[in-house]
Amino acid sequence: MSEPGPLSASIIGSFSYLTVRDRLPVILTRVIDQLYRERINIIDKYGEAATEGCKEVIGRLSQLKNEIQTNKPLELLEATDPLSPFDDSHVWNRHFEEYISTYEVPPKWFTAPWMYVECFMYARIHESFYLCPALKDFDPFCELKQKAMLESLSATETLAQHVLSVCSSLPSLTQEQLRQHVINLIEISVWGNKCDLSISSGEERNPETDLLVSLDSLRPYILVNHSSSLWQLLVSLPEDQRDIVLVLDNAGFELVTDLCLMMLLTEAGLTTSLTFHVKTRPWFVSDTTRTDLFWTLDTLREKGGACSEIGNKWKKYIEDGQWKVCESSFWTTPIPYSQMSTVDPNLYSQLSKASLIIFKGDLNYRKLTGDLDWPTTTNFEQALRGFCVAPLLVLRTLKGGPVVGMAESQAEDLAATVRDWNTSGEYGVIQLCTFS
Ligand SMILES: O=P(O)(O)OC[C@H]1O[C@](O)(CO)[C@@H](O)[C@@H]1O
Ligand SMILES: [Mn+2]
Repeated sequence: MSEPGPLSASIIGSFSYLTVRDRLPVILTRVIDQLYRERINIIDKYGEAATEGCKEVIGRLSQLKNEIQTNKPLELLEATDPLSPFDDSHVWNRHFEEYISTYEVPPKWFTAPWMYVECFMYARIHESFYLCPALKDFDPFCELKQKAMLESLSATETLAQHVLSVCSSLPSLTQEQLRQHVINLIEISVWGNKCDLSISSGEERNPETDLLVSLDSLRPYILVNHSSSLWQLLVSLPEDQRDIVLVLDNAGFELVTDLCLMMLLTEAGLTTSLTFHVKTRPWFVSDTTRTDLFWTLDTLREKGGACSEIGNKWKKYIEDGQWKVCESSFWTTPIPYSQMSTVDPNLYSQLSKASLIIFKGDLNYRKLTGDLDWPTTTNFEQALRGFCVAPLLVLRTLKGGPVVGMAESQAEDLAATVRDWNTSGEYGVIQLCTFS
């Protein structure tokens, strides 16, 4: 079967079209407004040079917004800092040249692949700050991410109490009870993915106070559910092969749900080595950077109660080397994962050592499947297009982009009653591929 084409904003009324037309400009406007509103505090924190810096960045972002809204050809990234380990302008610009050689026209916001233009906007936002020496480390989404976390502290306390009590009862749990607890936390990690701020263009998306009580009623909303096969995989891993990699998505409550799940797997001995991948630049509004991860740990440790207990435990796992934190600029490029082995062989080789790789969220799912316009019944392994680096699991709520691996007529039956089932975030998947 020939592969479908990439999703793009060229189809008027499509979700990608509405994203580029409506949501991306709103995200840019929020950053511009924040820079203007907070310019005094920013100058206080980053020094006098930030006065000019704020003006420069506001100018660049306003121009970028205009380029998007008037469907201009994409501009090449200025070489930000060739000496920086995270400078990847050559990656974007190579993609740009390939596009021109294929289509003989420059890529435009409403015609180039959605994945490319959406990621490119965030690369341009980062570049706007990076080009100002005083503001090169400024995270325009930090305020939103921290506010979302602070407003999720009561849900976090409830979840922390639960996971601590499960961990303390581990010696007395039967295998079946443990299985149920692990599956519960996997489902909570899926629903934590609703708290993504790019879908809401930065509007708050705080969690319900106690997700635990809703799990039974939410389970029918998991459209592909491989949690049983996942459990079989976890319990069948030999003692010396329990390395798990978690490619994180959003900071805030989603990050808490992810680390709570990882804590249970760690305490239950289902994993002996955990590696988290964070982003190297501010990304899709709420994605987790190293700074976000450690700010979250510190905030929990200072909170008191069960929050402090889990914050201290997590900090100790990292200090003891049981949990490692990695970063790679690959995660903030537009490149589909099927090209990782050629584009970033070191990362590919590192991931190939894992017994299981867990990817969180929509964007990872889109990159795993190339953000192509796949029929929903496409076999998941086929949609991965050869990215079989290790057994992989995706935990995601559907906020846009491809969905594959569904049963015949499942999507059609759903669409007959729920119009926006694949963009509302109300549905999710727990999707495993073991390549066996
Ligand atoms: O944080 P997540 O789950 O990756 O969601 C981000 C994704 O959601 C969207 O906002 C809608 O799909 C995309 O623009 C982006 O790919
Ligand atoms: Mn995200």
